[in-house]
Amino acid sequence: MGSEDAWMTSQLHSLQHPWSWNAAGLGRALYILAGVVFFAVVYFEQSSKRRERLAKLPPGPFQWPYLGSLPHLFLSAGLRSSSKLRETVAALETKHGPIMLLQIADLHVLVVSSGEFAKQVLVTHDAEFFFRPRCGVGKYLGFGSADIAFAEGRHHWYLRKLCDTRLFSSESFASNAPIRKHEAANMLRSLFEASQRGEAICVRDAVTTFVRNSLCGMLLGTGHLDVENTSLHFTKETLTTLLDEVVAVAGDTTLRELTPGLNSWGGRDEQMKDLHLRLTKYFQVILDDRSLRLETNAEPEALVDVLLSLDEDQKLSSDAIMGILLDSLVGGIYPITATVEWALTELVRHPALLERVQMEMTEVVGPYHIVHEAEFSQLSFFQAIVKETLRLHPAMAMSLPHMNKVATPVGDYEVPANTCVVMDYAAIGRDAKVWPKPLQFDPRRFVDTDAASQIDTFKLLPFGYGRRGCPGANLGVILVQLSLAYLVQGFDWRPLKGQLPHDIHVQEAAGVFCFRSTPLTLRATPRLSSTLYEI
Ligand code: HEM
Repeated sequence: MGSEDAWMTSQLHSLQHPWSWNAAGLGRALYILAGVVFFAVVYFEQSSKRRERLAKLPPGPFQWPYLGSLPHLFLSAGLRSSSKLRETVAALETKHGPIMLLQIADLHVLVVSSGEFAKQVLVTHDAEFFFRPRCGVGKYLGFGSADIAFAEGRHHWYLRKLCDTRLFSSESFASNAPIRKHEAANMLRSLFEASQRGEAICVRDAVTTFVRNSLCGMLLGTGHLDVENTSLHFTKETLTTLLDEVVAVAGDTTLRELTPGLNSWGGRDEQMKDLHLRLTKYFQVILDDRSLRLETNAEPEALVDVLLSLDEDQKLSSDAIMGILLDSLVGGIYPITATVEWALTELVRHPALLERVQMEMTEVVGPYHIVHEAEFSQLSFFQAIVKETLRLHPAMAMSLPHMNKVATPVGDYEVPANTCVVMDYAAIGRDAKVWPKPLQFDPRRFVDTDAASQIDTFKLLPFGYGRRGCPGANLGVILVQLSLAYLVQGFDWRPLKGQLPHDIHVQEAAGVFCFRSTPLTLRATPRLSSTLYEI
């Protein structure tokens, strides 16, 4: 090759080289560009899907990545205060509206505070929102979710059927009427004696004793009011102590309990495990005793006997029976007592209402006998007082948590799967769009027929609704009416010396059941002839 060829070759090389380099570079650049475009498309698609999904989520406070609304809740409620958590949630409802989504780490919590949205959850999508979140309360205090409140599926359906047909049926009410009448008369007599001694009356204690004895008599048999057993260290107070502990530990829901990862700290599970063992030991004594009685061919007398003598193919486990007993005692004693205490609180704050209901009692019942259950239907103002109390002071301000297993539409929103849903029953009863002057205790709203006829179920939900609605509602109402009727017919109620009616406060305590923050203590003066207080 001559020097010219060599020059040509080197020129060609110098021309070809950049070209071949450029071609490979361009290929690579195009490849990268395609990748970038692909990821951009995916990213935009994802984020528009996310925006679309977020647009469908119910409103709520700002959600931080992963932590969600936790920092916000933590700053206002702290990790360990259940009362502040409730206050914070109520304040957020006012800001974000009647359906609000909170996120606590990876847990979604939906708070529903209007009748309209509650109807969507409890009627339209009852089947989807019927589940309960898995939690220590269900595991230990719900006897492995074998009780009514934490059971799911067929087992829950079967227990609810038992409630309707056997436990809380009208036949069961009728056959148990003498037990509650006897206990109401006991309450009347002991209040009469205390009033004669000039003692101040703790209304909560008196009503708790009445409800506890009535329910224990009905559920466990009158012989089991107080299981005293020295070898097992059971005293007369053991049952009350156990039940109080259940209510305290179940109601102590704080941010720490709700936050995944933090909820195992603090020993709450250990406390519930220990309580579960003590409850099992207590109920086992009763089950053994009742089983022995039934084996000697005794007729079923109490509701626990009904549960123990079910046919072989319908038999319940001991866990299920103990769970039903615990649910009924806790689910009955505390909300009934809280309701009666609130009713009397409001009557003493409003002496004209107390006078009006006592006049009605005198007109309908007269002064010669203590009111009978059959007379309640004629006492329209008295009934209005009970309804107004359940509206303004529902004993369960918030529902137990419901949960959905699949994403579920509610109104225009989409509630993600596995969301914990709570209905704010107190907010529903105090909704200013539905109830004029909602914070005023005014039973007349239930007796003025025009307004009263427009009150539908979803304006007032003190017992919940649907598959998870309260199975003991009828029994609850009867026991509230019975104890309140005896109290207002039997006595004039006044604040303690030195107090005026409006010194009687209406502050609420935190917890599963919404009690007055302090027990109501009053002076009672008998209104009837002394012979009527004797039993
Ligand atoms: C004034 C009295 C009562 C009130 C205000 C009341 C209120 C409620 C409320 C609001 C619920 C929850 C509904 C929900 O989660 O959405 C409930 C559930 C329940 N209540 Fe009552 N209740 C009362 C009396 C009773 C009585 C007397 C019993 C039994 C003897 C009882 C047993 C239960 C049970 C077992 C559940 C759970 C139902 C389930 O999950 O299927 N309650 N109650």
